[in-house]
Amino acid sequence: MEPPQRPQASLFQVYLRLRPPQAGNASAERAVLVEEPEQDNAPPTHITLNPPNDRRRAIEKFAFTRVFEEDATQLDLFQGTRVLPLVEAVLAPHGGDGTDGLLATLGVTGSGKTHTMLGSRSQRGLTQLALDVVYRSIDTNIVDCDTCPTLEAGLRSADASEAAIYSAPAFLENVYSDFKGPSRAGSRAATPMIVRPQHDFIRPSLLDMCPQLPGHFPDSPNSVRLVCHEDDLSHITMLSTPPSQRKQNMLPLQMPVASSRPKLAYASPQKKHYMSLTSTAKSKNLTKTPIKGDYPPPPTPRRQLQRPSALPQMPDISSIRASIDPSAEYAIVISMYEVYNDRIFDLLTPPVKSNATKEYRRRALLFKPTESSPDRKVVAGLRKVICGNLREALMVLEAGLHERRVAGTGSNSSSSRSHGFFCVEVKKRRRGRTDGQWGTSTLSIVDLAGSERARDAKTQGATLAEAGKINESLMYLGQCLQMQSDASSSAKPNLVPFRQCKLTELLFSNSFPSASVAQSVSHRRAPQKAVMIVTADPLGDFNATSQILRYSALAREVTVPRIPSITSTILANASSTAHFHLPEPSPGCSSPLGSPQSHHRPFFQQPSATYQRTFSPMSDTERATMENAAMEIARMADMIDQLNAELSRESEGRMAAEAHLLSMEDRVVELEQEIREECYADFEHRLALEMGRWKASLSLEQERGEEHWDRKIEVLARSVSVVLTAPSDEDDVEDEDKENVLIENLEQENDRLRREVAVLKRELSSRTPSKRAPLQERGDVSGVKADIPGLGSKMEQLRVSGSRDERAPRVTSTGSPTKKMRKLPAKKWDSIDVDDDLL
Ligand SMILES: Nc1ncnc2c1ncn2[C@@H]1O[C@H](COP(=O)(O)OP(=O)(O)OP(=O)(O)O)[C@@H](O)[C@H]1O
Repeated sequence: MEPPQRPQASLFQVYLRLRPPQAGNASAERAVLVEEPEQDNAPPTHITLNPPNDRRRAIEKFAFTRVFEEDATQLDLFQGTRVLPLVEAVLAPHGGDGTDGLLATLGVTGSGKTHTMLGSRSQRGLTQLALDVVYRSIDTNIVDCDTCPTLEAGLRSADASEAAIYSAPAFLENVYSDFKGPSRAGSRAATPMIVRPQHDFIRPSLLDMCPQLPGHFPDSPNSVRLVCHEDDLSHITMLSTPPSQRKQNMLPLQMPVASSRPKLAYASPQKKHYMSLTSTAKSKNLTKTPIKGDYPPPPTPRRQLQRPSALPQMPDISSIRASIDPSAEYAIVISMYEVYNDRIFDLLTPPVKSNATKEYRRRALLFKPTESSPDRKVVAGLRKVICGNLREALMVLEAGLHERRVAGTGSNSSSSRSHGFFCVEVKKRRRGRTDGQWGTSTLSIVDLAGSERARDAKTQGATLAEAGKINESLMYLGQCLQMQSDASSSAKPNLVPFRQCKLTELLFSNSFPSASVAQSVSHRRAPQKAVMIVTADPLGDFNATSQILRYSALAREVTVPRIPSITSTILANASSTAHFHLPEPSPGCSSPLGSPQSHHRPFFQQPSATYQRTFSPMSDTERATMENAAMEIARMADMIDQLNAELSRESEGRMAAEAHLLSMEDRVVELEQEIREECYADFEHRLALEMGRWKASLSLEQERGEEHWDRKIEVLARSVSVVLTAPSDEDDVEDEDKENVLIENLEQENDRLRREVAVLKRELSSRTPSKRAPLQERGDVSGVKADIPGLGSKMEQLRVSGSRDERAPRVTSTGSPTKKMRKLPAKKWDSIDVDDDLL
């Protein structure tokens, strides 16, 4: 049978990876069986899903681009899923802009998605391997931030997503310190690594590392297992076979990963399951005990992380290179974000402390068109890091993973609670053109959260609500995948409803060609190349696995192979007396009784079974009755199947609705929190304004009050001064001053007049007596003389008491009792009187 080719319209290549059995689960009934490939040496492409202990349920067959069995290594996956062509498409070796690539995993919780994408503490995942290839390939064409100071500014101006762009040294300095404390468990489990030394795809370097050893691994001859040792990740023990099957005479090897000094040690002879947890994983499980009501820790400020001393080096892909454009220079910009409860959060930006709740929270980002990207939605406002080499990129990856939400559940001790996106932006421009525009293409690596059943995962509270949201988004993703494969199998174009949630929007919005509205058709972007790796546990929950496979498989066929058991019973009872031939099933119908079956996208040959029963002779009527009964039973069996199918559809719908409800409740709680925070901030703002206003009016009021009291006091003082007979000392002084000035003026006037009188006298004495006329008759002197008595009376009026101690009231010439009178020295006035008399 030919493996199914990727249909033209299909948006994803879909691969299936089966995980090895988990410890303690080996005896469970295996539901997934891998079909033998029709051609020798061809990789398997089909699986059969057998319902356990339920003879009435249909057997389903699924087709994938390729199926990887339990013993497949990370390297097998890297090579078999064609990650290299994805990387090459992004690097655009033939010039021009690259094509975006998407590599994602989908599966039930605990089926090995994170293991596949991000690896474990002892082996690398597809993310690290893809990064390794990218950096190795552009090694001589990468631009260095240190030697090109304008690089950062150039990349910043070329970015269309309103991102904050940093250089890796600046970013890492901020995140990592030389912390000397014990290392913390990361977001991934320490996983035993299974390596097949004799495999078509294994590179010589790996074969060198894993010499062929005696032993047997399930379904895979000559397999070895590498187990990392507690507290020493630099060493791994190579076990020739699973411990459960290991014989006493087998010699485990211990090999250095980071250090070159080899160590030899004997593994414990104790019998262990071959997938039993390593000691590191055990300790991790102890510290992160699942389960009931295990809430994810609230986001905290990013502590300074411990710089990872040794990152896993295996598998080695040093000989693999992707083709690049030799005339171009490249820069790599990395960003990471997660989709949690249908909202996007940056994993490279530390959370900020909320004023209202005093908790550390992240700000959700928007997936939207921006000013520089009007035709294409982008995640706006991310923090991006320019990484000049593989080590920097891996450190940034580790920092981002540290921030990702992970929780222990009943199904997985470190279960991803969000869909993680790791984006490698490849910036490219013509070599040597420092002012040239950077073109961008992105390789997005996505580790989806796993679908889970609350009953199995034993989740509660927030973790349960998260699960609802995860299941809901995966259901939308499933719908999109089904639509795309339906579209590819029928001529009718089918619209993929990818705008239903953030996850599908992010995964599918680049799947269709887009042309910039502002630019010509030559700037049309090619749709992304996408690879989906579906992970499944063959011994896992049948319903969950079947649901995921149904969503994701490129083709599916349903067969109802058996006569319902009740029919067999009736026929068996009748067989003692009757012999007859049931009609053969019509071609294309798998039911022995000719009942119609529904087939989805058939690609398998129908089983051409002949169902014959032999009965002893019976009458025609009996035979007809039996036939009718059998037909009726078959019809009813069909009906039951249809009802069952309907029931399972309804249950799925109910589950989705419940999940939606849970997530809505969660959203409501979040909204309430946000509204509370906003109200609190608004209230504080208003309160501050009101306080300011109140203080201002208070001080104004105080001033007014003071003025008012001043005026009152003045009025009171005035009235008191009127009432009081004795004036105050101050008034006295003031009045005295005024009077003294007046007196002085008068004295000066007096002097002047006296001088005039003297002049006139002299003039008079120099005249002859006959010419002397009495002064009274002269007009020039008469005015002066007339004034003198008036002046005297004026002076009399102003006569005040000269002594300050005289407090007793005196009656002045005008009769006023209020003023003290000052007594002027009398001699001047007396002398004037004398002078006057003289005159
Ligand atoms: N192919 C594999 N080989 C060895 N170990 C594996 C494999 N797949 C998964 N495991 C181990 O199984 C455990 C669960 O795997 P993992 O965390 O990758 O599951 P997951 O699908 O990402 O789960 P979730 O959706 O809950 O995050 C881990 O300890 C992992 O190392």
